[in-house]
Amino acid sequence: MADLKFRRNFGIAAHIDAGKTTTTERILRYTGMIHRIGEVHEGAATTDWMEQEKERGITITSAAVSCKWNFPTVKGKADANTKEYSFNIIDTPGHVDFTVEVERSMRVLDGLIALFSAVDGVEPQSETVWRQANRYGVPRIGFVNKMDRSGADFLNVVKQVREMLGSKAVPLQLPIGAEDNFQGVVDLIKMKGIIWHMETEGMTFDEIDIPADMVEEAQMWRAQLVEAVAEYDDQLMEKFFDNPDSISEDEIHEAIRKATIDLSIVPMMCGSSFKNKGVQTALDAVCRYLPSPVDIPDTLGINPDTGEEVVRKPDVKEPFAALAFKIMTDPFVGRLAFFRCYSGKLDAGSYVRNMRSGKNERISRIMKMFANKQNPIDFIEAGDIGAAVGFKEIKTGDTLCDEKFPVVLENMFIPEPVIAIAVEPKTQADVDKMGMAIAKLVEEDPTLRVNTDEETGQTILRGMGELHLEIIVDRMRREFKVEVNQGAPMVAYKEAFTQTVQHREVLKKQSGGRGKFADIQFEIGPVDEEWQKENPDKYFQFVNDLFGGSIPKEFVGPIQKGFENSMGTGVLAAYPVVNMKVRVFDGSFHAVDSDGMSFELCARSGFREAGRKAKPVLLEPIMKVEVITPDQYMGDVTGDLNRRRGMLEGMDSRNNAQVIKAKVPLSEMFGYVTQLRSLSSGRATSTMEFSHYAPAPNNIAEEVIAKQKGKLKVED
Ligand SMILES: Nc1nc2c(ncn2[C@@H]2O[C@H](COP(=O)(O)OP(=O)(O)OP(=O)(O)O)[C@@H](O)[C@H]2O)c(=O)[nH]1
Repeated sequence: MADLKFRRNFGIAAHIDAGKTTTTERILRYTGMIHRIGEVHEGAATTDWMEQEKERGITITSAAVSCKWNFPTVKGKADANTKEYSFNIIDTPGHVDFTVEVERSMRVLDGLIALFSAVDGVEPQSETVWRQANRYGVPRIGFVNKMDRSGADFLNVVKQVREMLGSKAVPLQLPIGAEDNFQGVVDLIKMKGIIWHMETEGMTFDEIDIPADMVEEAQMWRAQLVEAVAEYDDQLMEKFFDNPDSISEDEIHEAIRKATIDLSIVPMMCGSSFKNKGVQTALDAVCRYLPSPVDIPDTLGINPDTGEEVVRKPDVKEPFAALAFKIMTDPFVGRLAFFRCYSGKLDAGSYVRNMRSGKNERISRIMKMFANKQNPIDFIEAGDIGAAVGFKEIKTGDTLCDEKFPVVLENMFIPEPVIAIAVEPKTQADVDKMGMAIAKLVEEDPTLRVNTDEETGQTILRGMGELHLEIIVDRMRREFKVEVNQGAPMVAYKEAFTQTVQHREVLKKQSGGRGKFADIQFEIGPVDEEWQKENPDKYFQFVNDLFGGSIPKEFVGPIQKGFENSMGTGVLAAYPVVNMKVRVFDGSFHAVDSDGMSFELCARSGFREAGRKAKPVLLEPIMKVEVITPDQYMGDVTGDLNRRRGMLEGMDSRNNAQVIKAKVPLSEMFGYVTQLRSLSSGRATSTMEFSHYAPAPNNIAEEVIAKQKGKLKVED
């Protein structure tokens, strides 16, 4: 088995345009995977391989690449101590509409390079990425990119990471020169300067003495660095007080490593990927400070048969367990499932159990990924990331394991779609093709939901934002050759009950032969607060309080299913219902006429009848909006946000501009970008991200419901 100490599974994540793809491209060049650097704005970057990514210069789908890096080296050359490190790198999108790509990558990565723009510093998506990394406890290194741009300020970004992200950011470097004249960095551990050569695309560099005018500053920052990490190592602390000069470089590296892995500090580095500076030192830092698969906590899961906790170690001798974190349809090899192998080993051609479907599936091939190209391998071992071909049925978040050792690993958090569009096939020939295309896209993308409006027959797609749905429709057209008419974007409202009511529903049908009979007494209303805290991602709480055989056990499943399936179409305006609790406590059955179907149908009609009494309300998505504007437009921008029912949450200044934060209902945000552009002569910018669902004010709710009813012709 490969020595896992020398493996790094890490991601690159940041706000849009911070330079993730540009940085990944340099990494591929320096690790020898490509021989020519492809620039993002020329549509030539390796990891931006989708048509839409090339055209728009943005990353939409996270791409995985594997490569090797020799470390440590002396002036870039291997010596007796040099080891070959294997990297699995995931380049993630920055746009908030594709945030699930970041989420699922974070779930399976061991470490992260968080990228910042040296000019813009901490931006809204940097905060989101930080939260996601916190959620999965991912240790990270900060890389402040774009040091060549005018206004670049490394130490200011370090300060922002401390103040705005609440992390102990510790500089390991200082920039030499700035903006146009940015040449390299001072390494505060080695106390040397590094200057990269432009003519070799940064492949080679010189080690120099620290420029005379930086010596004092470098000493000050080095002392701060040593002090910051000494806390994490008693011996180092002693030396720090007794004789700081006796502290060796290795001791500092070791202390930084410990503190990074236990999330106490974030080492900060800088460079300019575009100008080929600083990327190699960041890769060295990945080897030095980010965890290997054996440095992270053991993987925990549940044995579904016994309910007991299962611990899996990153060892080939353990039973196989893996998590599928991304499904992609490739035009040549078909359906590819990306997975992280946590324990054991999987051979190509063998079988795995999918714990969700309960089916055993044969893995015909296993691949190492290189963006959209694959290299077949014979097997994959614990601690590695790969892709498998051969699944008949698989979804993002599925656990794959050895059937003799069942385990379900913790799934990932999937954000809720907030925007919807109706789509309609343009011609009869497109009808079937559209169904197939949507099924494939939904399989790939857990934030894309689809339902058919039973009244209008329209297909409704729900997603994370306008851009997300625009890309989906574009993919239908290009990859699946389906032409569709699409409606205007609509808000994805939801419904919730606010009061708990009791109800008795009886279903009785006699239509010659065997009839149907079911009788359910239940309570319906909002979920319990305690339960919600324990199950933050679930919408349906079902309590079985039946006793004495009033309803036989085998009908409880169908009752639950009946209620759960009804939730897709609420009683108010046919929007999905969330946060619903049903407690079934009594009922009766008929020895001949009752069956599962009767109870399911009875639960469905019970839901509609009782739901009307449970005071349903309409919930609307509220967005977190951040606007950056020059001073003179402040008044106009805030006035406009107020008119959009916005709640201002704070103002701040950043790099000579004002930052306005507000919560605004999504329904008021259509066309905002255009409006903002015109009221600020194109100088203000905004970002928007989903925050939460909240009850819509009465007048708004009435309007939405009336409109929806008119459209659906719902009869009361
Ligand atoms: N001046 C300068 N420009 C850079 C640097 N790094 C990236 N860029 C440019 O910034 C733009 C965005 O770079 P990308 O690498 O696409 O950024 P990204 O973070 O991958 O963007 P998304 O994936 O769309 O979020 C491109 O035009 C790059 O050429 C840098 O170090 N200096």
